Amino acid sequence: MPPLLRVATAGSVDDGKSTLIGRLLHDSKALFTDQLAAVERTSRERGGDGPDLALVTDGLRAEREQGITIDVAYRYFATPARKFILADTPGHVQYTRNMVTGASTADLALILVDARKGVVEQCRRHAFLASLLGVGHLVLCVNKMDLVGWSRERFEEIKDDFARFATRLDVHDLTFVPISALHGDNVVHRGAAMPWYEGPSLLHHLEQVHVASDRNLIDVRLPVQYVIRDGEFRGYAGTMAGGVLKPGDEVLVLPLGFSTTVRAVWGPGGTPVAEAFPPQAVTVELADELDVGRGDLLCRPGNRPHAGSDLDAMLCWFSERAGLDPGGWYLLRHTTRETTATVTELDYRLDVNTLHRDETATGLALNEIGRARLRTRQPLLFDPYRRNRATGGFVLIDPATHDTVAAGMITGPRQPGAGVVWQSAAVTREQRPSQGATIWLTGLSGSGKSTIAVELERRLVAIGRPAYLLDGDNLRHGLNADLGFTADDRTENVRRAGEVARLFADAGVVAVVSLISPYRAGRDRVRAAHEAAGLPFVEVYVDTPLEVCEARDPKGLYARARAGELTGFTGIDAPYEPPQAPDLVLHPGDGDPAALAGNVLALLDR
Ligand SMILES: Nc1ncnc2c1ncn2[C@@H]1O[C@H](COP(=O)(O)OS(=O)(=O)O)[C@@H](OP(=O)(O)O)[C@H]1O
Ligand SMILES: Nc1ncnc2c1ncn2[C@@H]1O[C@H](COP(=O)(O)OP(=O)(O)O)[C@@H](O)[C@H]1O
Repeated sequence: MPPLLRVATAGSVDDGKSTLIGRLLHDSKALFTDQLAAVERTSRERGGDGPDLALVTDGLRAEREQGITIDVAYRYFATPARKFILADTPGHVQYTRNMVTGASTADLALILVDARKGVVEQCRRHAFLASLLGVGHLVLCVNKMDLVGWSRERFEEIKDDFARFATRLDVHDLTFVPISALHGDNVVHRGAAMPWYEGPSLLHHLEQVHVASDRNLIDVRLPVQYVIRDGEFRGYAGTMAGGVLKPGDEVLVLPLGFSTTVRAVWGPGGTPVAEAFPPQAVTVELADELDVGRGDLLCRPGNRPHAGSDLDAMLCWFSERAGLDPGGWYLLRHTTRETTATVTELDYRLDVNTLHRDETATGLALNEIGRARLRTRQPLLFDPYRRNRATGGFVLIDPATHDTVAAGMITGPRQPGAGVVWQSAAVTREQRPSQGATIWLTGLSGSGKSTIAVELERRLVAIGRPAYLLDGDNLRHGLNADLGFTADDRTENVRRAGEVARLFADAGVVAVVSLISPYRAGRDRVRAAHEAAGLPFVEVYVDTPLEVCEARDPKGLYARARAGELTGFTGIDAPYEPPQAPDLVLHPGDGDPAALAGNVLALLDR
């Protein structure tokens, strides 16, 4: 069965959210209990496969204990195909806090729009927040299709409008479903009113969507929550925040940096486990007796988080009582540590509707979002939020009132900021000896990208045109050696390759890129960056059917994926989103690699 899916829903009441949720639960005859308590009980019984006790939620849970109302309602339901946790986040005045609470642990965000009104400001805000909170999958439900005469044109119009906005967001999977929550069309069952819609119903999509590879199983991170002492026994308990940890693994204990090996790993209830991964709660026994305490972190020797007191973060401001006061001190809660921190500088405030950055802003008020520089009293062990939500997220607490005033998403260690300016070159593009461009080959593994790309580079160089091959496999040996195959890593892989290609193109070289690049949004961002710089970008879709790629299997990877030895393999159990408007589509039947390369060159010349 696919893993539990955590869904955050957003949209205003008028858009029909309650009706939709009711419809989903009713028509799917789902078993549901309407209480978080049940979710928590289940997650305990099942050993941690329940809601993440993630940081932000923790902070807010602490608030609830102090008697402040939390508006987010969690509903737990299941169909024969999958289990779901639905976080219903009201869109009223505290919408940012509610979204952060509901979406910071969500795999997918479901955003409703009213087909009559289209993409309104609220919808853009929710989509932006979902992307900021690292929710990689977005579903835009265009509701009330019955009130627009089930119009395909209206649906397409809304879809285009939103897709344009979404290219500026960090979302790698965007799905549109036209529905009528009131009549039930396309919610659980397809219904007969929109025969032109060929996609799955909403529930079917939710049952099928692949999220396992979004989890970070690469960077081992175990923040120690507490130490269990029992006679000679020392166990370190915590919730796995990343990676896979096994008995026998060499680990580093940070911040001191001692290395040792894992003797045993225990699951909830004291049963030994062979492997621990997020979001399991585990206790680890180490081979050596070391001074390890709460707030320390276990990781692998070759893969450490950042350590430092100066960091850049996006801040979402929640407090109705007081705005952000740069220079003031706050309590900062990050993984299992608490320290004090100050905001040394606000880089900009973001207009969530237009994504415009206001660099003149001096503070943040309720629901405002901005990028800030922080200094912490004690160093933190952190990762960028986009790489790891648990080690990249924090909350700020007002020490006087104990209100949670903000959630933070770390973007990285402090970057050179205000002092860094764009250095203009003395050479114009026209003065360079050749005109650059990027040829971007996308397609499944084994589709023929590399073979065609090699041929392209060879022919370009042969005619005296500077060209350089940027092959995904090769980049992963150097520039991208720190990246794996999670959705986030692939997105970063594509971003970096795109940046390098753009530099080559700017330098007058034809960059020939061969990368699976499975997400449409990522490829579109690279295109946009080229277009913004006035550089030609040619997207070539190597459209070889999966069966053919699998029969070729040049590296034996499909066989390994089918045997379950490789997980998250594109086309097998990880998604590939074909381009919607590629500049060229190559079919294997159209000729041998040399002929196909010829087609690409002909296009480049035009
Ligand atoms: N899980 C999984 N999924 C897909 N591919 C995998 C995976 N694991 C390893 N490989 C090998 O890595 C090559 C793809 O790397 P890319 O950098 O092109 O991938 S991506 O664009 O980031 O998706 C790909 O090479 P090509 O066959 O040349 O495409 C594979 O050889
Ligand atoms: N028309 C074709 N175009 C490209 N490759 C082809 C074609 N027909 C067969 N092949 C073979 O398919 C395989 C594709 O592998 P490769 O180029 O490494 O793919 P990718 O880089 O997309 O993973 C190679 O063994 C290549 O010889």
